[in-house]
Amino acid sequence: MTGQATLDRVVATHPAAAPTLQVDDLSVVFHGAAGQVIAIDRMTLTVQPGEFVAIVGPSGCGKSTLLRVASGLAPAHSGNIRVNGAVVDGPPPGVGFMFQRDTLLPWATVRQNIAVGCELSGLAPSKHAARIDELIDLVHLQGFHHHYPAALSGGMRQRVSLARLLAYEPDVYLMDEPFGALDYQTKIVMGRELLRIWEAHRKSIVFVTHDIEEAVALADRVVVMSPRPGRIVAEHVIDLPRPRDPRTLRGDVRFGAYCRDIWAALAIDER
Ligand SMILES: Nc1ncnc2c1ncn2[C@@H]1O[C@H](COP(=O)(O)OP(=O)(O)OP(=O)(O)O)[C@@H](O)[C@H]1O
Repeated sequence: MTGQATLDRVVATHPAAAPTLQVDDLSVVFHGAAGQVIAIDRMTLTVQPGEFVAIVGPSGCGKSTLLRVASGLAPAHSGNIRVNGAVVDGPPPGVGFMFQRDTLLPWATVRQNIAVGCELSGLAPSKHAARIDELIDLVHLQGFHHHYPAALSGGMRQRVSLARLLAYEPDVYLMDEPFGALDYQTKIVMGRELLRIWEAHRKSIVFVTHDIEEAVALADRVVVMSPRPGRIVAEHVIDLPRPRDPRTLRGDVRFGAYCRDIWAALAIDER
């Protein structure tokens, strides 16, 4: 499939809604010992309320940089990112993160870690205990309330991270390979859990992954980036029915076709 044919498949979604996240002609340039590095080159992307967007692309194409700019941790060289209409120029309200490695407080229990999210959300302290109970049930960690992170498996720690993120109640979730360090089986289970929770709450998610199957199984739309400097070379709307179960989707003929198309799009600039 040609690059143009792939781009021709782009279908706009939810055109009438005000975007949660708007990336406008964004370029990001780093100046290091090796000279100037253009990490992102004039990227434009819109994420609508409640939309689940996955971003795939070769290593070093600027995926994490995009999330860092969206979170106010790195500056734009030109262009900008807006969250709920406001240009990001520092950590914006309403944005939550989850990374490949959990960032739990090692000296705090599961409950205490989730409480951090409750505090950030501004929830009244008198309501924390009930909310934490609810979230622990939601991520299926009943019985582990008073465990410390060191006593949990990688998948369980990521469940706590997810619960903490949910406690914060952001409008947009920036997820940078959140299940990338997990074994295959746990990764599939976590994807299913994320979908179950997202389908109940419908917040916007930007989900970076190297795993094309994971992107297709989870997202409404998969954005494909070029090798550095990162540009968008294709967008694929994933028109698979919801609710989805990532365990069974892999046998679906359309699922396989989406994966093949995205593989082809990724190869555009690699020939
Ligand atoms: N602080 C920095 N200083 C200099 N160069 C940087 C900095 N941060 C990122 N880069 C460069 O910018 C480019 C994009 O990096 P980034 O981490 O965003 O890529 P990525 O797509 O997330 O990669 P991966 O998939 O391997 O995680 C890379 O070439 C990287 O070396």
